[in-house]
Amino acid sequence: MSEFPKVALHDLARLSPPERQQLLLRIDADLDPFLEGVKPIIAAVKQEGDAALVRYAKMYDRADLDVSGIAASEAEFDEAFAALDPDMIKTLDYAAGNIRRYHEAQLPGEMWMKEIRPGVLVGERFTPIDSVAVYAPRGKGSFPSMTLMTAIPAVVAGVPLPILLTPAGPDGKVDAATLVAAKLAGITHVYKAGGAVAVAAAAFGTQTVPRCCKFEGPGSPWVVAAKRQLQGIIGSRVAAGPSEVIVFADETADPRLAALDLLIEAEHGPDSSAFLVTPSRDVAEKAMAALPEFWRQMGAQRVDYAGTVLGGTRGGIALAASLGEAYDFINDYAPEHLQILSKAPFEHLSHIRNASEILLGEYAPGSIANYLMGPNAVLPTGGAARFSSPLGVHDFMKSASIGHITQKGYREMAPHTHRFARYEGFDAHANAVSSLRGQ
Ligand SMILES: NC(=O)c1ccc[n+]([C@@H]2O[C@H](COP(=O)([O-])OP(=O)(O)OC[C@H]3O[C@@H](n4cnc5c(N)ncnc54)[C@H](O)[C@@H]3O)[C@@H](O)[C@H]2O)c1
Ligand SMILES: N[C@H](CO)Cc1c[nH]c[nH+]1
Ligand SMILES: [Zn+2]
Repeated sequence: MSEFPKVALHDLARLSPPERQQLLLRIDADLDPFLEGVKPIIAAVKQEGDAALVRYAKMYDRADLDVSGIAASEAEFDEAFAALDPDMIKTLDYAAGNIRRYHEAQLPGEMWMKEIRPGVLVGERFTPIDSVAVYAPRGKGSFPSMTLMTAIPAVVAGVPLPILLTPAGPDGKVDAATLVAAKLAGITHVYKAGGAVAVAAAAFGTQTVPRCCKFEGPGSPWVVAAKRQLQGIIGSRVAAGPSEVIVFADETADPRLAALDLLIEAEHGPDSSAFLVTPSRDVAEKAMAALPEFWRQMGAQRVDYAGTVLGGTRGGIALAASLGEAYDFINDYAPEHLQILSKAPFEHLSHIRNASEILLGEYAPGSIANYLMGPNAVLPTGGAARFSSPLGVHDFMKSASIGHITQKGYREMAPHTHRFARYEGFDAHANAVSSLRGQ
C-alpha cells in the first residue's frame, strides 16, 4: 500500500450524467445544515452581545478571552509588530503595495454625467459605504493575506469606518501578521470574533463591536451560511467559501507543474475542491506519477487535507476526450481559481466563460495570486463564478443615479411621461407633468 494518498482519476467521457454532476458539487452544495447550525449563534449574539462573543471564542477557537479583550488594543498592535519577523513585515508591505495599486485602478471617478437628449443630463455618483466589516479567517491556517485583500479595497474606496473581525487564538490574541496587515492596510479597529459570530456581531453590533452596513470576507461554510441568514440585515455580496481550483493543462504543459499546482488549493482543508483537467492522457499519467515527489515536501496535516480532497469526488485528475470536453467541464464547474498551463495559454482564454480568476502560463501559480500579484483573491466559490465577480473596490461603494432636466428637456419628456402615467393608471404621476410646470 502506498504511503501517500490515492488520487482519483476521472475519465470524463465515460461518466454517466449523474456521476459528472457529482463532480461539480462543492462541500457546501447543501448549505442547509450550516444554515440551521448558525441560527442559535446568531440569536445569542443578537441577544447577549459581547458575552456571546466571549463564550463562542472559548467554544470554537479555544480562546482565552474576556470582554475587555474583544477589541485589539494599541499595545497588541505594538506587540505584533515587535514579534513578527522583519522580513515578513517587508513581504506584507510588498503585497500591500501591489494590491493597493490594482484596487486604485478600479476606483471610479466621483461622478459622471452625460447629455442623452437636449437638456437632459444623467449620470452616476459614487460614494463609499459608511461602515464595513471585513473578515480574515483563522482555523485551518491564519490569513493575513485575506486581511490585505479585504481591508485595502475598503480603505481605497474611502469607507469612513472599516473594521476587521477575525478569530482569536488560544492566547486570546489576533494572529500577529494579521494585525500588522490590518495596520499596513489602514485599519485600526480590529475585533476578535470568528465564523457566524463575527457576521452576527457586525450585523447587530455589540457593546464593543460597531454595527456595520456590510460584511465582506472569505471563510468556512459557517461564514457563508451566516451571511446568507443575515441578508437584509447586513449587506454581503461575495460568497467566498472553501477554496477550489481547476488546473487545466494541455498537451504542451509540464505535467510536474500540473501536479505541483493541483496541491495548492487542495491543501486548504478537507472541505476544498481541486481538479487537474487535461485532454492529454500522457500529461494525466505523468502528473499522477509526479505527485509523490510533492507529497514528500508537505507536512502531515496538509497531506491529509489534500489527500481527502483529491481522493474523492471533489478532486483528482479529470481526463477529457477533447479540448472541447475540457472547456465544457470548466465552464460547467465555474471554478474559483483556474490555472491554464500551456505553452500558448492565451489560445485557451476565449473558450473560458466561467471562472472567478484565470491565471495564464507556467509562471503564474495560484499562490502568487493568493498573496500578492495584485488582483483580489477573495473570489466567488461554489459555481457563483457563473454570475458573480471577485471582491473589489466597488463592493465598498454604492452609486446613486443622478439626473438634471432643463426646461427644454422637460418640454420634450413631459408628454411622453404623461402618456405612460395614464396608461399605467397613476394620476399623480400624470399630474406632475401636466398643469403646474406648464409646457
Ligand atoms: N473563497 C475565498 O476567497 C477564500 C479565501 C481564503 C480562505 N477561504 C476559505 O476559508 C476557509 C477558512 O476556514 P477556517 O476554518 O480556517 O476559518 P474560519 O474563520 O472561516 O472558521 C473558523 C470559525 O468557524 C466557526 N466554527 C467552527 N466550527 C463550528 C461549528 N461546529 N459550528 C459553528 N461554527 C463553527 C467558529 O466561529 C470559528 O471561529 C477555508 O475553507 C478556506 O478554503 C476562501
Ligand atoms: N486560496 C485562497 C482563496 O481561495 C486564498 C489564500 C490565502 N492564503 C492561502 N490561500
Ligand atoms: Zn489558497
